[in-house]
This record gives sequence, C-alpha cells and structure tokens, in this order.
Amino acid sequence: MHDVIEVENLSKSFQSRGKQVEALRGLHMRVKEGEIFGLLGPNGAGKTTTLRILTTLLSPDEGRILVAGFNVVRESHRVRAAIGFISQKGGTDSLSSGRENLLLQARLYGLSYGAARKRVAELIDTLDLAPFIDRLAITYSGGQRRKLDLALGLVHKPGLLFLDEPTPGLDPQSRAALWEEVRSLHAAGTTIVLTTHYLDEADHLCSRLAIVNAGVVVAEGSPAQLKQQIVGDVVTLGLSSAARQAEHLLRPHVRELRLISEAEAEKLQVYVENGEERLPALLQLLNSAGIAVHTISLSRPSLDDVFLRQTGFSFKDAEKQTPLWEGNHEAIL
Ligand SMILES: Nc1ncnc2c1ncn2[C@@H]1O[C@H](COP(=O)(O)OP(=O)(O)OP(=O)(O)O)[C@@H](O)[C@H]1O
Repeated sequence: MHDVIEVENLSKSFQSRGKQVEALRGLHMRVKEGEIFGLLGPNGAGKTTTLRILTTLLSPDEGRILVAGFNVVRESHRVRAAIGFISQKGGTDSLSSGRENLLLQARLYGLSYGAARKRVAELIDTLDLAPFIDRLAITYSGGQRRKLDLALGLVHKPGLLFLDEPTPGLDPQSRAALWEEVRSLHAAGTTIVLTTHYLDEADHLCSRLAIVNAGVVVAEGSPAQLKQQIVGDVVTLGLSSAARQAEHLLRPHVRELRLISEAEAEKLQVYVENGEERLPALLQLLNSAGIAVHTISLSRPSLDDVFLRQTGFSFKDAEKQTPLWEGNHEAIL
C-alpha cells in the first residue's frame, strides 16, 4: 500500500500575547492507504494543528507535506477535493434540518440538485440517519449530531477522511456506535486519520498510531507493536516515604523502573517479566529494608505505559499541564 500522507519536518509556531508558542517542532509521520491512523496525545500536544495543516486550513512554517499525492501549500485546492474533514465543532447549521444541511453541502461540492438528493438518500441509509434527519439539527443529541457531521464530511465520497476528536462528550453507547461507523467506512475502502486523547479509542480503533507530545512524534506503530516495546508486566507500588531508597533497592532486580511523584504520594512503576511470580520477592526486599508499601497494582502494558516510557510522565499528568486558555484558539487566530 502506498503512502497517502507524507509529513517531513513539520514546524508551526503561533504568536500569542507577545509570546511565541511552538506548536509543532519537526514532526514526521506517514499514513498508508487503507489505514485508520490515529494521532494520540495529551491536550496541547499539536494534534489539531497537524490536522489543520494537513487539511489546508492552516499553513505550515516549514516542512514537506503531501496529502493524496498533492502538496498542501501549492496544490491546496486539489487536496481539498480529495479529502473530507470533520472538525471538533462540526459544520452543522443548527437551525436547519439534517437533510437541508446535507443537501447544501452536496450542492457546495458541485453536485446537481438530482445528484445531491440521491447522494443524501444514500448517506441517510448507510449511516442510519432516517429517525432524526428531518428535525432541526439544534434538537439532536450529541451522538446524532456527530453522525450528521460524519455524513457532511462524506458527501463528496472522499477516499481520505480526517476526524478531529470524533467522540468527546459522547456517552459510551454513542461512542461505540460512532466507532462502528468509522470501522465500516474503513471496510468500504476509506483511509481515516483521527486525533484523540482517549487511550482506549486509539487502542481499539486505530490500525496504526503516532503518539504526539510537545509538537513531535515520540512513537509510531500499531498499538500492539507499541506495547511490545514494553516487555513484561507493570507493577505499580505506592509508597509514602523512602521512594528513592526503594528505587535503589529494586533497580538491580527488575527490567526497568520509574519513580512518579504525585502530590499525595510517590509511586514506583516497575517493569518485570512474570509480575505475579516476582511480586512477593520484591515486597520482601522492601519489607526487609523497613519500607512500607501502601498500594500495589499489577497490569499488562498499556499505551499509557508507552507514553510514560517515551516522555517520562504519564498521560494523565500531561493532560493536567494544559494551559488555562486552551480551547480558545479561534479567538487568537
Ligand atoms: N491559534 C493559536 N494561537 C496560539 N496558540 C495556539 C493556536 N493554536 C494552537 N495553539 C497552541 O499550540 C499548541 C498545540 O495546540 P493543538 O490544538 O494543536 O493541540 P492538540 O493536541 O490538538 O490539543 P487538544 O487535544 O486540546 O485539542 C498548544 O500549546 C496550543 O495552545
């Protein structure tokens, strides 16, 4: 399968209140035809900025970026004809019905009135929109609105679809329904690129991922490949004191070890093969040095562990570092 997206050395900075924000610092990624490719990263990592550049809504400062074989800067009109884009906010007119929204979109893409009606009927059928399509969009639930957004992005039958955070705020059932839609679009031959900060969404939905942090890709591969980098189990020990001493004591006996400081306690994350078998011996070591362990958990490696390994902090902690004014970018543009 050939590459439908090639990104080399992509950089982008913004000026905000007299300060320079480096959103992307030399990002590389490749997407192959037929993938569901995820950009996974905490808030502020640079996912939306990347997507906006790939979809020609924002120009890069530097980098070579090809989408569907076209240069996003010099051939932006050709890129636009080849892709569909569903932004975080969606593109729905709330005071029109779903059907009117779809018909307008189809006409904007140049379809004749007859062809537009036919395409809209097809979309209503495939995405199961009939129960609500003739109501005003303002009355839709979150899941119904997101389905309409999806239909709007598909009107011109793009081979490459971009979805910026497809599921925030959706209840688990609507999330699962949307994942199903994405999977069936994929099965029908559409290449899909989505951003998410949900680890489970990336893990279950994407065939390949780029983990983005602070404007660069820190790891790329299938969820299984990424997790295979971490061999063995993850044992997390909560300690109220003597964390450094514990780290020193355990290091020679384990594959890898990380100390995570949290407000109320310190945690030691220990990577070992056969965690269940090794745990009693590790606890014995700590016990004989008089170090109290107050919580213990044992888990298989997750994408969170991959993130921790690559960045030195957990996904949850990275999310907490989001600037207060995040989410208000449009106002600054
Ligand atoms: N228009 C803008 N003006 C100033 N700074 C911006 C602008 N757009 C993005 N940024 C900054 O660039 C960085 C990357 O933002 P971006 O929206 O790409 O992150 P993200 O990974 O999509 O985050 P989220 O998951 O919250 O959407 C952040 O520090 C953000 O505050």
